[in-house]
Amino acid sequence: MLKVLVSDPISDLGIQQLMDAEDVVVDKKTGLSEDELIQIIGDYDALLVRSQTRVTPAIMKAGTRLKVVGRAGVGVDNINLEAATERGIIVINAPDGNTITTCEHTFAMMMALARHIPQAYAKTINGTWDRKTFLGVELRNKTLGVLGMGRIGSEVAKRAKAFGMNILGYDPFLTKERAEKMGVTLASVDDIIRNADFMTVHTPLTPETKHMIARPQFEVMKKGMRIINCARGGIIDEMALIEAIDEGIVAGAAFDVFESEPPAADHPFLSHANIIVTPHLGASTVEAQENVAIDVSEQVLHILRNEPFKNAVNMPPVAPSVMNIIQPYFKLGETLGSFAAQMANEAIQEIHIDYSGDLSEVDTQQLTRYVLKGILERHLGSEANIVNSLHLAKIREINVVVSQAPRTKGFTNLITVTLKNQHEQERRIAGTLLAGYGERIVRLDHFPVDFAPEDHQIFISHNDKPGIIGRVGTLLGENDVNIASMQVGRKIIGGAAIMILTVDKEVPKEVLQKLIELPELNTAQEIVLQK
Ligand SMILES: NC(=O)C1=CN([C@@H]2O[C@H](COP(=O)(O)OP(=O)(O)OC[C@H]3O[C@@H](n4cnc5c(N)ncnc54)[C@H](O)[C@@H]3O)[C@@H](O)[C@H]2O)C=CC1
Ligand SMILES: O=C(O)C(=O)COP(=O)(O)O
Repeated sequence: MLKVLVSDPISDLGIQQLMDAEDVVVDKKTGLSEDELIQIIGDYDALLVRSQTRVTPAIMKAGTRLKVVGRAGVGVDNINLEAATERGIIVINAPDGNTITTCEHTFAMMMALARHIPQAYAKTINGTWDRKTFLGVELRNKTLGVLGMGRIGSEVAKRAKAFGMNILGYDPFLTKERAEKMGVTLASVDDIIRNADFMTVHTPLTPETKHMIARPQFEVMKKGMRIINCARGGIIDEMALIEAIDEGIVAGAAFDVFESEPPAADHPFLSHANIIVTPHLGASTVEAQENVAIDVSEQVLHILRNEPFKNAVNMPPVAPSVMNIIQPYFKLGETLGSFAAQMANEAIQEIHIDYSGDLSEVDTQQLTRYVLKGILERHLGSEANIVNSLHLAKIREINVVVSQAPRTKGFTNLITVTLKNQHEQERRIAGTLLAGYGERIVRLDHFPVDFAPEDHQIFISHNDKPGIIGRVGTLLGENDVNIASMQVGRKIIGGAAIMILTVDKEVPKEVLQKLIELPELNTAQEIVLQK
């Protein structure tokens, strides 16, 4: 049974499909401390979180069965991605489900800020009818600066246009053309700081965005600006903001997020007349919570069932058009890697992967991960997977060289894997995917061959002499090893040759030893593949 732990409040309706799955057990245990999580995480294959659970390296270490951490939302700053990648744990998020909800919350905050709604409400319910203090401002004809024009920032800009605002947008990925299409003026951070009446941030928190609005920016800021942060605490320096409000530079601020959550009881934002706050409610609507939980549950199920999945955060995204081309080769890539690693007896120093034909013009990085997984699994077992295979090769100082060439020596597609050891000795294997026939191995070292990889093979190198094939067949027969198929490869008559025998079951070590002792036979090794 696959076990999933849900450690933050996540919509029941959204995770229904996980709960309905016959091969999955879902446990909901929210509000656990790190120690409590460490105690139990070893039982689970998947962990589902929102922003409260901090998924630390220690939790990942204790999660010996953990294959995936699913974030029902966008931000993954509560998940240690480095530790996840090192341990081969896939981290996925649900990036689309809460965009509109968070955008609407940003707008609610902007309007509440412009019209002092929370402050006016508090006074009114306390019995004071105060119509003088809360003189607001209109949004119409004001300039809104949007820092971060991704999913949420773009939706905010769209709505701001309907309010008659002029929009300045900044995002390292925003082009002039796209900005124009959205009716946004492409601007720099400096333009926004000097010219906006309202400014809203919608970036992730990264070393680059941390405190991107701090004392130096406040010093040159347009007087009277109002600032909204519904993205991440820390993008705007909280203490510098307080100073800027007190100095009359900033007119007010609306924050949904804090540098540390929840903020301390004496946090200056909580008692400042010009700052309004909500407790990280950006994504908290019925609709968004259902959306993100459905999205993340779907992908977690795919991962647990070894099916293709999307939205992995610790692997680069692959465009669907590219995925369609490379996905059929994943199994072949892994098989070639595994076969090659078993051919190589010594420590591998360099891995060359050559993609040709159909695979020569697409981004094959995802496929390379499968080849490397196949190679590294030989010594690392299940520790190696497609999330960490590149990383594992790197920390073992294995040089991975990938090349692509349209030439295919007659095949429509070809993957060639060459392993080099420290003495520059090479082992090589090439395989192709043949329409109607599936995977075929077409080259071993410098011998052309043609066979379908199966669970058990015996790979023999010998001298091309009459009678040797018969002797091998007899010996295996006498030892109850049934031969399903046989391939022989040689370059010249009487020269070095190879034999690939597909057999029905595991070959006992002593039988391999007897094979090696046959005259004219140089090596015999079993190649085991997981088909
Ligand atoms: N308050 C809440 O409950 C919620 C907060 N969020 C947060 O909102 C933020 C935005 O989310 P999405 O729009 O979905 O993400 P997104 O990934 O679609 O957009 C983020 C944008 O920020 C841009 N960016 C990165 N570095 C930048 C920089 N130095 N300057 C300007 N732009 C930069 C990126 O290029 C990207 O376009 C994230 O931090 C996310 O965690 C998201 C949902 C709910
Ligand atoms: O999706 C995000 O990035 C959020 O910040 C939402 O956080 P939450 O799931 O509400 O804890």
